[in-house]
Amino acid sequence: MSKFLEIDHVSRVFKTNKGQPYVAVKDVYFEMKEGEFVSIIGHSGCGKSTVLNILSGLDRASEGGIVLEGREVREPGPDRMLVFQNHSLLPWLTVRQNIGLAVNRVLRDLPKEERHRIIQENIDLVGLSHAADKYPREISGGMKQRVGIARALSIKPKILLLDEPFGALDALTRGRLQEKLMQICDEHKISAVMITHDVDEALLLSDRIVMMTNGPEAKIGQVLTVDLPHPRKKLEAVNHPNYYRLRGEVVSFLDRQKQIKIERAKNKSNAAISLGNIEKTNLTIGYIPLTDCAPFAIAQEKGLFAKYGLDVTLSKENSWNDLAEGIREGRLDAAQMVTGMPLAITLGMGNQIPVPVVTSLTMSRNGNAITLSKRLQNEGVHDLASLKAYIDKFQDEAYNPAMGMVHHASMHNLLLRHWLASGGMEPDKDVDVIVIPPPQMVSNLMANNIIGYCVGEPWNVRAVNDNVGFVVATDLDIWRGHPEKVLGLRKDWAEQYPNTHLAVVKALLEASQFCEPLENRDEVVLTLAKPQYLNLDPTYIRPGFAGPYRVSTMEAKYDQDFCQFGVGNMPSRKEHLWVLTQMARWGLVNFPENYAEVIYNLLATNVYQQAAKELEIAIADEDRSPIALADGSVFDPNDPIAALQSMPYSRFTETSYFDPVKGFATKKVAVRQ
Ligand SMILES: Nc1ncnc2c1ncn2[C@@H]1O[C@H](COP(=O)(O)OP(=O)(O)OP(=O)(O)O)[C@@H](O)[C@H]1O
Repeated sequence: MSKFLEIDHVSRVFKTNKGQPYVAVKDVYFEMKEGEFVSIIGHSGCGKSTVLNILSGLDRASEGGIVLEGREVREPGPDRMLVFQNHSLLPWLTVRQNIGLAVNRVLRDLPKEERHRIIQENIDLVGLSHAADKYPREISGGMKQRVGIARALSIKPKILLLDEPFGALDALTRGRLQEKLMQICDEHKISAVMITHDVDEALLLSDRIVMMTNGPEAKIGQVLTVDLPHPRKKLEAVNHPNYYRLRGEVVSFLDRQKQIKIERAKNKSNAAISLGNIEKTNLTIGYIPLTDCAPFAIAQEKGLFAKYGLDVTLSKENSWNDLAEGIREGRLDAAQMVTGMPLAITLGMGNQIPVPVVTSLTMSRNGNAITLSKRLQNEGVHDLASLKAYIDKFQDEAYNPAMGMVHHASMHNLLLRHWLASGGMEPDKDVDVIVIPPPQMVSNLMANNIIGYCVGEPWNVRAVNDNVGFVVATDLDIWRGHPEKVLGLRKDWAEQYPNTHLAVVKALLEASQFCEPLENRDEVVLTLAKPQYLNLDPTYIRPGFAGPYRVSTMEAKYDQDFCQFGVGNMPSRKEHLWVLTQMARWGLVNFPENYAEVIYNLLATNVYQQAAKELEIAIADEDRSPIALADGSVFDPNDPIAALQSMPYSRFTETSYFDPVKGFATKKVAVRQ
C-alpha cells in the first residue's frame, strides 16, 4: 500500500476532573492510501473523536503523531477539512457566501473568476444550484449538511474528515446524502475518514472499516475490508452476497465490545492485583471445551494455579475466533490456542492488525481425526483414494463438496489440507474447507452442509456413537507427533508480567505432565466431564483418552500416542516453521522473508526452560532434523522456501519483509521457481 496517511502510534492521555491521567486511546497505528474512504466505528466514548481531532490538528497526541504525504502535521490546515454533525454555517451569509468565505480565505491567490468557478462547481456538485442564494434558515437540515460538505470540498483538501456527518438527519435525507457523498467520493477519488455509529452507513461508504475497542486505552481491534463493488448504490450493496457477512463481522465486533463493557462493570476492572513477586494474580484464561483442554481443567481442579500464586478464572469460549479476539483485545490474559494461532495473530492473518503474540508451552500433541459422513460410507468411501473418486464426481457441478475445520490457523485445517492434497484433491478447488466451531460439527454433518470434518475429540467419537459418521483417518495417519494446542499470550503482556507468565507456564506444565500417564487418565476424563468443562457423559470422552478408539466401523486398539500431553512441551522452532510454510502454501499469509526472526520472536523458549528447570523436567536440545510426514513427504526446516516450492498445489510465489508493527511490506520479493 502506498502510504498517504499514517496514524503513527498515537496515544492520548487526558486529565480527569480529579486530576488523574486517563489514557483514552493507546498506540493507535493505521495507514491509508490516497483515494481511500475509511470509517471508524466503535461504542460511544471509545475515542473516535479523539483520533479524528488529532488527525485534524485540533488536538495533539500525547505520544505518536500524524504523517500526511510524508510530512508530520501538528496544526489544523486546509489540507484536512472537518465536516461536523452541526454544519456550523454563518446564518447571515447565503449558501454561496458561506462556501465563498472558505474559498476566498484559503485560495485567495487564485484569480477572482477562478474562485467563483470553484464555488459554483461545488454548489452544483452537491445539487444546491437552486438554493445558492438562500440563507441557512431558509433551507432544510440535509441541505445545510450538503453546504458543509461543499464548503469542505471547495478548498480541495487532501483528506475529508467527517464526524458523524449525517447523525442529525432524518432517515430519508440521510439515505439520499449518503448516496450523494458516495457518488462524489467515487467520481473525484476523495480520501476520507468518517466517524459513524451506523453499520450500514459504514458499509455503504467505506473501503475499509476500522473498529475500535472500548476505552480506556482504546485501540484498533479489527480492520474490515469492504469488498463490495464500486460505484455503490444502497439497494445493490444490501443485496450483494457478501453484505450480510461483512455486516455480521461489524455487528459481532460491537456486540463483543458491549459484552466486555458489561463484564468490566461487573468485575469493576481487570486491573492487575499483585502479590509477592507475581505482578498480576487475577487472570482470565480462555479455552475451548475439547478433551485436550485437560491441562487447564486439571490445573484448576487440582489447585495448581493457586499453588503458583494465581487466581484464575477459566473462560469457556464459543469459538476459536472469539478466543483470538479475546487475546487481541486484552479481555483474556492468556489462552489455549490451536498451534498456528500465535503466528496468525502476530502476522495479522485475515487482514487484521498484527498483534505480537508469544507461545511458551506446547500443551498437547495429536488428538484429531477426520470424520466423514455415513452417507459417503454407504457410497463406498473408506479411504483417501475412494474419497477422491467421490469428489471427482463433482467436477462439473457448480459447487464443491465442503469439509469443516475449526480455524484457519489450526492443525485441523493444515493437516486436512495436506491430507487432501496428498490424495490428489486441491483444497478450495476440489473441496471447500470451511470454519465451523467444534461443537457445531456434528449438527452440520447431519444437516449435510458438509461431507466431513477434521476436529479434536469428543466430536469424532460423538459422530461415530450417534451413527452419523465414521473416522476415515486420525492425525497419526498424517503427522504422528504433531503439536496440537499451545499456550498463547500477547507479547506486551508477557513483557509486563514476566513472573506471572512463568507461574502460568509452571502450573500448566505440571498439569500437562499429570495428564500424560494412562493411570491418571480416568481422573482426567471425570474432571473433563463436569458441567463447567465439557458437560458430557464420560463415555464420549474416554475413547480419545484410553481407548479403544474406533476407526471406521472397526474397533481399533487405542494408540497411546493419540492424545499426548506431557511429551515435547518445549515450543519447537521447526514445528512452527512447518505451520508458517503451510499457511503460506495455502495463501493464508505472505511468507516473511525474515521468517527466522519471526519464529524467534514467537517462541518464549526461555520461559519454558525456566519453568522446566524449576519443575526438574529434562530440557531436550533443539532438534533441526527434517520432519517426516506419513505420506512420505519430508519438511526440511533448514530450507523452508525450497520446501514451500516443492509442495503440491503451493500458492507461494514470493516473500515479503514482515515488520511486527507495520505488518508485511508491500514490496514483495519474487522467488526463483
Ligand atoms: N478533553 C477531555 N478531557 C478528559 N477526557 C476526555 C476529553 N476528551 C475526551 N475525553 C474522554 O476520552 C474518551 C474518548 O472520548 P471521544 O469523544 O473520543 O469518544 P467517541 O468515541 O468519539 O465518543 P462518541 O461516540 O460518544 O462521540 C471518553 O472517555 C471521554 O470522556
